[in-house]
Amino acid sequence: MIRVSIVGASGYAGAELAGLIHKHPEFEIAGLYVSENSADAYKAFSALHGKYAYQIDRTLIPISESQIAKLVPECDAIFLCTPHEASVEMAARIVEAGGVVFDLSGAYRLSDLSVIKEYYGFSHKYPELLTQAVYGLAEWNAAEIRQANLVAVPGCYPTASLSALKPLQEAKLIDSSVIPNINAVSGASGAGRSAKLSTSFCEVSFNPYGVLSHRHTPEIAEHLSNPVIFTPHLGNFKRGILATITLKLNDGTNIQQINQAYNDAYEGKKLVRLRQSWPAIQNVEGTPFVDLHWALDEKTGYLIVVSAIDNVLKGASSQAVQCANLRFGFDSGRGLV
Ligand SMILES: NC(=O)C1=CN([C@@H]2O[C@H](COP(=O)(O)OP(=O)(O)OC[C@H]3O[C@@H](n4cnc5c(N)ncnc54)[C@H](OP(=O)(O)O)[C@@H]3O)[C@@H](O)[C@H]2O)C=CC1
Ligand SMILES: CC(=O)N[C@@H](CCC(=O)OP(=O)(O)O)C(=O)O
Repeated sequence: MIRVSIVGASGYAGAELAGLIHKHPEFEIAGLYVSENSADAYKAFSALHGKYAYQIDRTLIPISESQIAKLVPECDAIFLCTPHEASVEMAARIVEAGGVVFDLSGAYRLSDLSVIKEYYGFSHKYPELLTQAVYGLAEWNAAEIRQANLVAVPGCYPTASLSALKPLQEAKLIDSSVIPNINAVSGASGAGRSAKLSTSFCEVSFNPYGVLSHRHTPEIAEHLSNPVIFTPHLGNFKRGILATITLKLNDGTNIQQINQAYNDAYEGKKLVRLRQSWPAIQNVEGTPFVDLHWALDEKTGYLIVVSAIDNVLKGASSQAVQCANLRFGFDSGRGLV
């Protein structure tokens, strides 16, 4: 069995990941961790996440960033389900100690230091490690993930957006003179478990946020190699992302070329479902799938693509498991489907 530790296991992504690892036929939990001064230190994991009662009998152990390397000899891999700045430091220490790390935060997803400073608000301390990190978009970077010691698991909106756009970009069908426009809505779990006014029950409505300034704009653009306009919305539901993407295709592109691009990109990729009807959050909630469907307006040459995922699963934890599957020599979907 591959033994894994999860740091940030009290949070939404970490808890879901613990559930996936618990059920996985090849992996087992070595330890579940929270921060040094966590209010949840030494609590039972299942006392916080009751759906795992009598399933995962573990205590949440506090660990400091400076002590993180001591986990390396105790397990085969460490998942960081922690805030960005905490991940910057911990991932560096784990790699330095010879460990394998899957970071679910945004700490190692971008390559340009000035863009990181602009969108994340801090100066990245380990630029050389940024060049070693592999972007864990599992359907696209499998060969690199298999060799990586640091995998930067993509953000939730970028997973939904890139899954929809990359087949068209690879097939060179996108008219580069018109910037693709992504409108996406996420359930409130995307903002994490800790109490915040903006995600409290009476405040959550259905509204745009981070307009023209969200950190996922440069993440999508970098890994698509094309600029995008991205507008996230907070929805009044718990989980799931629906992204509606409008883009202009090169003149003369027909529906057969588009269908071919998606079929070529995702043939044999079980976790991407090319649907015959419009995706809906209820069809992906609680699943590791990306659902895609598209329609071409032949009059204008514009294409609408809709993508749906569960933000905590394909947008975080289950994609992290896909990456770990690849890294340790298993099929990408092992233990997930
Ligand atoms: N929720 C989602 O849909 C997605 C989340 N992500 C990313 O995954 C990561 C986790 O997100 P999410 O689960 O939503 O966040 P939560 O706020 O729900 O959980 C964060 C976890 O990190 C722990 N933590 C905080 N600071 C530290 C630290 N310095 N050292 C160790 N543990 C720490 C927290 O526990 P405590 O503070 O008690 O120590 C908690 O367990 C984030 O980087 C997020 O951006 C990515 C994609 C989607
Ligand atoms: C609804 C909501 O607030 N969603 C989060 C995205 C969560 C995610 O994917 O996160 P990271 O890039 O931080 O890992 C946000 O917009 O910040």
